[in-house]
Amino acid sequence: MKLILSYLKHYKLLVLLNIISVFGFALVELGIPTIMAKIIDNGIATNNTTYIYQMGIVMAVISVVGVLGTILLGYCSSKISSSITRDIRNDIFRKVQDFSHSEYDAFGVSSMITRTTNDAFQILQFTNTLLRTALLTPIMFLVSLVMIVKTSLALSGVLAITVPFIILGVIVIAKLSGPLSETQQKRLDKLNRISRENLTGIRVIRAFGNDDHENERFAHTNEDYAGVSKKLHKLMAASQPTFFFLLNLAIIAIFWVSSQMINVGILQVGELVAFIEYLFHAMFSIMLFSMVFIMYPKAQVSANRIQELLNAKPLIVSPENGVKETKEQGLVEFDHVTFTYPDGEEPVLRDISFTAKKGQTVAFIGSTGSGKSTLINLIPRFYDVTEGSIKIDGVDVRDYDLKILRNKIGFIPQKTRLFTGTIANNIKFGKKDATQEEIKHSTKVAQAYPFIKRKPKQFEEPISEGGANMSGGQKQRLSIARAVVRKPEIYIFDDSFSALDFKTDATLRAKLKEETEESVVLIVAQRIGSILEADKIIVLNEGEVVGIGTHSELLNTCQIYNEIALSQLTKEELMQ
Ligand SMILES: Nc1ncnc2c1ncn2[C@@H]1O[C@H](COP(=O)(O)OP(=O)(O)OP(=O)(O)O)[C@@H](O)[C@H]1O
Repeated sequence: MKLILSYLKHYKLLVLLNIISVFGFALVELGIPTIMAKIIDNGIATNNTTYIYQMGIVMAVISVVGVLGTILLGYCSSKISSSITRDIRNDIFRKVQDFSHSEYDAFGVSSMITRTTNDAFQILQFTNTLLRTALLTPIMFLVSLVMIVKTSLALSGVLAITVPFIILGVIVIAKLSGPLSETQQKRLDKLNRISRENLTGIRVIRAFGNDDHENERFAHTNEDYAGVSKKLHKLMAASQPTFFFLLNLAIIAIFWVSSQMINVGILQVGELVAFIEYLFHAMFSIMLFSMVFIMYPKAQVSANRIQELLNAKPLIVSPENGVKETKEQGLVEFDHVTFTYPDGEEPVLRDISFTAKKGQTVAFIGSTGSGKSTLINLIPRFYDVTEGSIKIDGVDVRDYDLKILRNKIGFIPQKTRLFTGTIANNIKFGKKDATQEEIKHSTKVAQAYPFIKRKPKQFEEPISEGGANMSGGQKQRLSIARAVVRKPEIYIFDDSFSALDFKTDATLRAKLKEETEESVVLIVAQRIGSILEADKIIVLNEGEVVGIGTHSELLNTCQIYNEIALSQLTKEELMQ
């Protein structure tokens, strides 16, 4: 409720209109039975046609007001509920943009998608019902109650017996549906996670012939979700017939009592008609209001999940008055850096120190899992160091304005990611205002130009979701061009040449060398051939630096480097 109220605040005028329209609607619903009773008892019973005409006109006017009220109510409630849901989705999206990698790891991408879509939809449905009924039904119920008692105190006893049963039923349903809704949303998270994993990994699944196993896994999770949804719907389905059963019982009891009252002349037929109408309104109000209660636990679960996301404090934030300018340019320093992942127990990097200067290429090599990617992820602050510090141009990365820090870096990640759009759009991702000439130049450096030229639409060639219509090597070259176009102070290549053939790899490195003379270049590599000419090679083993030097120095001083080199190069290549 807190979440909804905090968003409702922005639509005060519409909420006011909503309240006014509620009164319009209530006026009709409650005014018409009284007029009808008067027409029957004073008009029809006494054959007074003038009275019937007069009251007919009053009834018509009230009906018009009611219709207008109903239309306005529908308009306001739909507009408010869809607007606040849109705001919630926007806020979630903005928040998620600020998340560091730790929050992504903690929430999980699928759960964040479910929260933005399904949970937000639950809020939309609940708010709509709330705005339509929450105010209207108590008014209708109270006024109906007064009219019922006023019409016939004796008949009101029937209502006094029935209402507690209905209220009890509503409470039971609300209590039962809460935990079921929570389980339902969690299972939907799981279902989305499996769908996402399957759809993105379809090639691997097919290649390994795991289709049946995956189908079974999906069917099982789907069954779990359907199971809990069925339980929830059964509960809801049982509530309506039970309510109508109670209402019919009450009406039978009223007819039985009222027929005797009419016989002895203490009740008129018109009063009976009005009484039943009011009774119907009173009971119907309870039923409508009960919908709010029944929907509440489900909306509460969704609101909590959304609030949890909105309240999450990103571990990595831009400091207030972060550094925007530096005197020096082109210096990266690691000073006794130790790092443990937020959910990890052991450090994956221990006491790492080195420097990299403008014009230098520093490469990182080591067995898989030795911490190479982790190390370079600390530079743009995807994670913060646990101990020690990383300085760029003499300033601790944690003291920079985050945007300024990241603007200094051209990052080419291990897993290349292209976005739906065109080749040009994807390169402009590195520099929004890049000219056609700059785009062309960057693709020439990245060795992407030859294949782009062969595409029918060249730079306007569409890129499908995740870059599925590009080969692995083409994707790598485009993501290198995306970094080159911004002419960054620091290039970070995380195993970014792995999908290139040897010839392209060599030409690209030669071109890059010319391009990066004024920058620091950091390269994570698996292939020793890609880093032979690096000014400094840092050998990592189980998170520790076990060697620093040039290729020829390390061959003599670092056994691990020697082993890697021997496993990849011939003796002749090694001697060159
Ligand atoms: N998000 C994460 N949360 C927890 N542990 C992680 C995370 N990412 C990586 N690790 C762990 O940190 C260690 C170093 O991983 P990292 O990816 O840095 O190695 P790497 O040297 O780049 O490996 P590769 O050459 O295979 O890419 C590994 O043991 C890995 O399991």
